[in-house]
Amino acid sequence: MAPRRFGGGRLVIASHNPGKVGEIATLLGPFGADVVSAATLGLPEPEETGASFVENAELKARAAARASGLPALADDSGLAVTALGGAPGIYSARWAGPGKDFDAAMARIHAEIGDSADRSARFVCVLSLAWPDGHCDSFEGKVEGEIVWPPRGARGFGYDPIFVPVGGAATFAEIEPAAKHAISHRADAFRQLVAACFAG
Ligand SMILES: O=c1nc[nH]c2c1ncn2[C@H]1C[C@H](O)[C@@H](COP(=O)(O)OP(=O)(O)OP(=O)(O)O)O1
Ligand SMILES: [Mg+2]
Repeated sequence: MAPRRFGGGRLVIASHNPGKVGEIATLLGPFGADVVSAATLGLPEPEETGASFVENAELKARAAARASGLPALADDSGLAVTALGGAPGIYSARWAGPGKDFDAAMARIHAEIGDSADRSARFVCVLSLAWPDGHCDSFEGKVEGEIVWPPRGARGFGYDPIFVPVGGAATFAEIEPAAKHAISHRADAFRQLVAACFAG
């Protein structure tokens, strides 16, 4: 099915992660959307029962669009570490537990990589734009990099302090937000979303 165009008006950001909501609001800035977050609308946080990033992004976007009667943009993302067979992947949020303890989750990644020579990893992001009738368009972005230890930097969120993108020396938590937006998995997916659903 052809992608459906968003022509303006209210748009729900179907995420309960303030780090993501801030980044998505920044990326949406130039497109004149009147954004409101799922948390602001009091929408429930659906259980992420999907087996892939795209399944989880679509279930979050569809649940918010149905509940609000508005188009809704969801993000399912995570860090895939090569030496761990792609883990934590779709379980990236769950590795931090209900207390969102990313210091512990980063330490677990460091411990499980051990002395493996391969420190490569990628951040993956699927953005899904869903409509109240169930129509949904999805776009996947990624950024390649490597895991460093110890964690460095105070910007960003989640696993940013241990991720250095290919060609860089600083972690995603050390660079300016604009520098992260120039290369991130989320910005990559967003460029595809814009080309298909916003431009023209
Ligand atoms: O740019 C990023 N920089 C650092 N860490 C990141 C990034 N992008 C995703 N991540 C990690 C942390 C996040 O918690 C998990 C996504 O899990 P994910 O289920 O998609 O999001 P979530 O549960 O935090 O919020 P929600 O589902 O309400 O959108 O991957
Ligand atoms: Mg989640």
